[in-house]
Amino acid sequence: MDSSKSHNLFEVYLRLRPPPPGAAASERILSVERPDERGSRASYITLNPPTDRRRAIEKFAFTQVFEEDATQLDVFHCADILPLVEGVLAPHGNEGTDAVVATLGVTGSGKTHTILGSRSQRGLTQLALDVLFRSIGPNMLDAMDLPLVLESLQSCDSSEALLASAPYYLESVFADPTQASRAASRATTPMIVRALSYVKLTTTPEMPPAQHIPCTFPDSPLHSPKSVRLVSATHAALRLKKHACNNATPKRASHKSFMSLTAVTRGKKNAKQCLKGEHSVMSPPPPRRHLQRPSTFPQMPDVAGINVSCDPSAEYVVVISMYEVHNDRIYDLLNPPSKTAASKDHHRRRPLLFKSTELSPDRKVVAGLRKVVCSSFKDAILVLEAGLQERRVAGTGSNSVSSRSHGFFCFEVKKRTRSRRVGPWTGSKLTIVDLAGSERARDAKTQGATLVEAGKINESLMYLGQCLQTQSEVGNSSKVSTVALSAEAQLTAQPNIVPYRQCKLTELLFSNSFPSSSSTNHPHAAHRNPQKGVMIVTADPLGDFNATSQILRYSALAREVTVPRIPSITATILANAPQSNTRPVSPVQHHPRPFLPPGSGSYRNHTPLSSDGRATMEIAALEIARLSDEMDQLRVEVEHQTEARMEAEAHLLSMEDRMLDLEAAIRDECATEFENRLAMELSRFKASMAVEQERSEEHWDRKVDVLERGLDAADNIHNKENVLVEDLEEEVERLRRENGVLKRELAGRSPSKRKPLEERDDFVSTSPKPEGVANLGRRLERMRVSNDSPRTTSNGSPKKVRKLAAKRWEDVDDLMQ
Ligand SMILES: Nc1ncnc2c1ncn2[C@@H]1O[C@H](COP(=O)(O)OP(=O)(O)OP(=O)(O)O)[C@@H](O)[C@H]1O
Repeated sequence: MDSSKSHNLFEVYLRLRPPPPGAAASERILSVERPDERGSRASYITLNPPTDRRRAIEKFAFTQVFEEDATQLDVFHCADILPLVEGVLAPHGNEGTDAVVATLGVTGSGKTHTILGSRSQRGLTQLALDVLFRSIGPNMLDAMDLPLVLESLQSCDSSEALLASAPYYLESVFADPTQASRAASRATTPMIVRALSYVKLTTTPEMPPAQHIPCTFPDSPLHSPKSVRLVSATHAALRLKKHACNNATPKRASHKSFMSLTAVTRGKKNAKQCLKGEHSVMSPPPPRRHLQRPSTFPQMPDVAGINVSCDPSAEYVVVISMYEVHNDRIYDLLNPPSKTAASKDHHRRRPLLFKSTELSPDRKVVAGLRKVVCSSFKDAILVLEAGLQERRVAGTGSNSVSSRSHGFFCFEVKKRTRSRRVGPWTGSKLTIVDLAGSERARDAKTQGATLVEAGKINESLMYLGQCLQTQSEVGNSSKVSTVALSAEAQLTAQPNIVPYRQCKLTELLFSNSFPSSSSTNHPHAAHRNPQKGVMIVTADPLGDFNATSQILRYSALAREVTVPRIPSITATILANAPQSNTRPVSPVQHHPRPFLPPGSGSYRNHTPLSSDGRATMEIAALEIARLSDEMDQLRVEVEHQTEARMEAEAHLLSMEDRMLDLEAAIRDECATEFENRLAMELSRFKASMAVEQERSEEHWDRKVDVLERGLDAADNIHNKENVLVEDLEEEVERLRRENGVLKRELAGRSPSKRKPLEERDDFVSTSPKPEGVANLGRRLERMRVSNDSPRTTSNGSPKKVRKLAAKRWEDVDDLMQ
């Protein structure tokens, strides 16, 4: 079994996690084989089945095994992450090499700890980023120039991405830094710090030795950035760039509103966009999220002074994108979920496609991601933190912060030559992958959606296992093959063999591992080196035997199985027989050998059996041995069946999940359709209501007109009547007075002496003269006529008017009497 570095698609390392503090001592399921030669690294482990299980002892080979005391920096150095970083930087002016670093293991075995670290320790991601930015050093593009290069970066991006500059993105994502809090997304882990003999700290002449503690922000007060707005400095500088930006922003940037904007407003708009660092045509602003901006990050291990070479004639930027594979779908971590049409409270994330694009005909890419362009380590770490906040994690029975998706963190290093005429952007990508862990529902105590997730995770890991197994089989067989294939020929042969197209995870991990065969079909497609891969398998030596052995079987570069010779009952019998009678056993032979029941002590204490009895016993013993062998085979068969059942269950769960997804999508579609129809009907109803209302308003206007005219006429008549009534009342009053005088006179004189009133001197008439009575008669006649038709007035009902008229007639009757 040779585990030396090979032409495998992935170098596979094994890392053993230390026991959690205060964990009860339990039996180790594996042991690390010490190398014979001094100084060479351990690369084999032996998996020991628990004593109650009669299983084969398996030995696995890895590129290297990191034992429990290995630090993050040990893993960083020994897993050869530095050469990968250098390959991405392409120091010799060539194309560069993509790299993938991934972790694989049972849940809770330390994958996330290795990749992302904890609150006190940095993971491989932060270490790789730190070295990357340190190595680029002064060749990094100035932060103030980021908005100016967005357009050119966008135009050469093959994944139809939406680009934003880091300051703008971070401002939209994080809340006011005055409410800064510590990063809370990682678990606390005790830190192991050891002196490293193999770490060669280098400082290049052009790079000053680091003055500050790595991972603190140099431009903010150490440990107390609460009063500092981290983006403000950049923005102030950007403001100075406003004018230059106005001139430099390509005309296409204002294309959309060209018709509606004057030259002045267009200029203002461009300047605003420049300040924001936002590409106006293709990149809509990221929705505001207001996460808590972390103030400090872990600072250890320290990689100050460690750097690799970069291309001195080039200028660089680092473009970050992050996505996760959840239930076999790809979701952007830097683009938060948007509200659905069906429910404004429900946030739905749009899955992205992994496909070939116009600029990438020979390779598939995740299309439509949001990418953030960074020029400083500080910004890159904040972008990483923002993406991690979107990642799906859940507490399970096996791990309190368990990753429920496979997280992909991509760092594209873009570079272009720095001469008078700047060249086009080229670049390579470092992808760091934190895989979700395989788990058993029984141990993890998952249910509902988390159980479905677990089914999907297990299924994708099973496919990944198949790919890794195939690669190691291909690698091993090619080693012993008499027909020597060139390394390249082996690799080109592999796409057809490695079954990586079965799920999104394996497609994403493996599809860039092969030389682009279709570059011949696409003469303009750039030739790309196959990516380099590092897989760090994590295992808990005190963990579950079955789960760990399954992962190791999938991932090891080589495996050696030793089936222990289980002593059969016959052998036991013979071993207990006296030496003089021992003979080789054959099923067809009868052995003149005394049978000693196990544990029966010495031969002398037993009475020898007859030869017939002995033969029967031996036949029985052979039968028992045969049966026990059969049982062994059956046990192996049961194990296979159990595995197949688990896979089928996982498949079933994934199908259920797909159905749920489909149902949700159909529901969404129906809801959207319903909403559209409802909106249409509503607008139609509103339009007809408006017409109807207009019509009825017109109708009522006409009626009111008629009424008003009628009321005016009635008012006139009423006024005339009032005058008449007043006259009459006066007349009645006068007549009453006259009547009173006459009555008094009549009472005082005899009838013969009476003079007519008109002839008397003491009667002063205020009435109209003789024709007054005739007038009065005429007036009364008129009143009768007008009272014949009752009328409504503006201030009285017909009833009231009739009452008044009746009263007047009474008065007149009184008068006439
Ligand atoms: N090498 C290590 N040193 C110290 N602590 C560790 C180490 N590896 C893992 N741990 C601790 O073990 C716990 C579980 O680790 P981690 O979350 O990384 O597991 P995981 O494999 O990513 O699990 P999952 O697949 O469920 O996400 C954490 O508290 C972590 O800090």
